[in-house]
Amino acid sequence: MCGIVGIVGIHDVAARLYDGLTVLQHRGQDAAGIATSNGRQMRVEKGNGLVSDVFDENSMSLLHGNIGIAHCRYPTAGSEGSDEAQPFYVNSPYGIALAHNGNLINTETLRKEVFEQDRRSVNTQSDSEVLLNVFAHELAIQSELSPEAAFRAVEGVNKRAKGGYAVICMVMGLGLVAFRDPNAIRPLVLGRRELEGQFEYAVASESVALDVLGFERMRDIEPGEAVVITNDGRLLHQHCAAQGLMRPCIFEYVYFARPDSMMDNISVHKARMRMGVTLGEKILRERPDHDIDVVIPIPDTSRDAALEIANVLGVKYREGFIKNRYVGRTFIMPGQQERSKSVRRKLNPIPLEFKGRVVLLVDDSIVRGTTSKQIVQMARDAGAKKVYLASAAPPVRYPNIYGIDMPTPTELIAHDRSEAEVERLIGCDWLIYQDLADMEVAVAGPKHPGMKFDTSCFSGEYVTGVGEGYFEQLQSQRSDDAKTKRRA
Ligand SMILES: O=P(O)(O)OC[C@H]1O[C@H](OP(=O)(O)OP(=O)(O)O)[C@H](O)[C@@H]1O
Ligand SMILES: NC(=O)CC[C@H](N)C(=O)O
Ligand SMILES: [Mg+2]
Repeated sequence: MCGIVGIVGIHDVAARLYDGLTVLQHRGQDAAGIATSNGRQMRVEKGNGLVSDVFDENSMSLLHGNIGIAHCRYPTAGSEGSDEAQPFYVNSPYGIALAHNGNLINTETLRKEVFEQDRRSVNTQSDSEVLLNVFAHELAIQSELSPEAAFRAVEGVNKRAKGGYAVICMVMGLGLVAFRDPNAIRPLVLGRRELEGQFEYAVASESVALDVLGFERMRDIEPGEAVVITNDGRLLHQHCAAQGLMRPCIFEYVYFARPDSMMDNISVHKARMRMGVTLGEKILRERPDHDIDVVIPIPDTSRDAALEIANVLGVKYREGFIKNRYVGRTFIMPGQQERSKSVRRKLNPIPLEFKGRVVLLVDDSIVRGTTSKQIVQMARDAGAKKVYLASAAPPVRYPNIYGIDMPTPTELIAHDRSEAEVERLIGCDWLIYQDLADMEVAVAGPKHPGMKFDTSCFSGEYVTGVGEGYFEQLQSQRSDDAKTKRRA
């Protein structure tokens, strides 16, 4: 998953884009970039690493202008190389920079079309660079440069692109153009701020970026909708796709997003708490005579759910693992070796919370099983009498193809396995998963009853449909083995 943010301000925006990116860092740790424009010139600075590694005083001083976009990357396509860091730039028509969160599932068809029909060249393996060229072509065939022309261009993109995409483009001579795919799989939120009698606007993956930058959250961008914010601060919006089914990615609520974000009018924090309540109730139903002494979260993301499970069970909640705050999120690291090593470096037990106790460990999700296998052993080594494990999400059994890098079913611990088999592999005394239906109800909450989500990695149902051979092709390009070979 990547983080994107764009601002049309009254004064220079580079420093604020940098701050916005640091708040979205949990969405991508591999690369970061900022593009700004002062109306005459566009400048892009980007590279591999955390936001704080990529930018220094020198690079920031080059980013002039009151309009800009920024990106932090967690790759789902192409390579991890710095040439695939975003924003991408094309100089025709007008000069356009683009930041994309998501993943296209018809990239190869589009790549061919872009070259053969649109007569444009794409330099990298990135799906986002292909997307930029599709948008650029659709804008180039309009007869003028205007918000209406930009809306027609987005309509063209929505007809051709398939997959998950939340996009912010900066177009020289026009301003920002932001849009969300017809199923609204990837998140995008709009905010504004009054300054010197005018409005500044910002668009971001998560509302937390708006909060920190002092913008008030106005609303989420709707499925298939585009928003144009002109250089002179006018805000226009239009639906640019045939009515699609709204299916925001449920994994944002499970793991990806920060708990202090609101997404599609749902508080991520509250969604996680409700997942804890329903899972706690399931534990009570299935194991009414449980002997749990203490509930211990696996930091960070599971905390909200774990606290509620403890409340429902009526047992103590204890922080038994301390997280090294200087190690990033392990799940979004690119290779299995690095992910595996990081768990031990990142989490360390406090033995007195485990010694002689029956503990229920809680995680938000079990994907490859990297974390839970090691953590269960660490709890035993710390003296736990018995170790149970609860996952606030159901078993992850299918690839995610809309912007989360889990492309290979065989790398998922629950793929083609029963819960009992996963329990054995992880080595816990018993394992309990949330039910999918419960999770959907919990995330939707009382204010959005019946709301549906993209749950493909749990259910195997893909709202966009998937072309023949796509999964095989994805696996051959993006499995851990393929990535290791490419890096070598
Ligand atoms: O089964 P796995 O493949 O290990 O993936 C699932 C784990 O990875 C994530 O943690 P991560 O360390 O990325 O981030 P967090 O600190 O936000 O929990 C998630 O919260 C689970 O703990
Ligand atoms: N996680 C994402 O949103 C990735 C964006 C894009 N597909 C890339 O690989 O750069
Ligand atoms: Mg975790």
